Amino acid sequence: MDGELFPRPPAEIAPGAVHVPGWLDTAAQHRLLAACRAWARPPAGLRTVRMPSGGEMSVRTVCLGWHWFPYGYARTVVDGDGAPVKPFPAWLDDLARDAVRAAHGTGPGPDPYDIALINFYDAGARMGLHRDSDEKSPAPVVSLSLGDTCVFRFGNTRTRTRPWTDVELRSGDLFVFGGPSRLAYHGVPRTFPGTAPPHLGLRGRLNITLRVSGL
Ligand SMILES: O=C(O)CCC(=O)C(=O)O
Ligand SMILES: [Fe+2]
Repeated sequence: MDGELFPRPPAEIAPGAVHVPGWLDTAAQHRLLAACRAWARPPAGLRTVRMPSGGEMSVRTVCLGWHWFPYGYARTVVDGDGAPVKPFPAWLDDLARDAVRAAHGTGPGPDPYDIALINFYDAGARMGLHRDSDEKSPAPVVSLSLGDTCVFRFGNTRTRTRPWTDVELRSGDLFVFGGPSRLAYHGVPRTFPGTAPPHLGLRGRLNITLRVSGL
């Protein structure tokens, strides 16, 4: 939270959905960004996801551990270059567990975190309201943000419509949603291009979600 006039305290946005501003310090953001750059390289690198409707997602995505495609998980990039998905490193499981403890005060269950979805948002990219429902485990989803600030819209479990809460996610912020909010609709209606901290050297926004597959 360096340099902020008003500190942003952690906030429970909905039951089990907690925003922890500035959770990753500068060094941790640099380490995670360097890892994302390596993961984005082919094979099984950053790709554009084509939806069954024929449209393309505006974010570009790379997966670790399990490859997400609409709508399921595979061990190879079945809708891309066909390469085996990159492994999910143990340090990301440690990071996810620390994140859940920071947000909820208690750790997640014993099953290891084994999926990372890394989304890259350029200036025009956004993500419509959806649920993360292709996992079989109820373990909380851990979301980490790097680069440009965005509006993260966190809704309810019943409908894609209001009520929802708009939260500003900035570089280094953590958001964890589990428990009664695990299957809440959420999305990113916009980012704010040019707001990434200059020291990071990232143009755009990266979001990393860590999940337990239960597969
Ligand atoms: O970019 C974000 O903050 C959210 C990403 C997301 O909802 C997802 O990857 O399922
Ligand atoms: Fe999501």
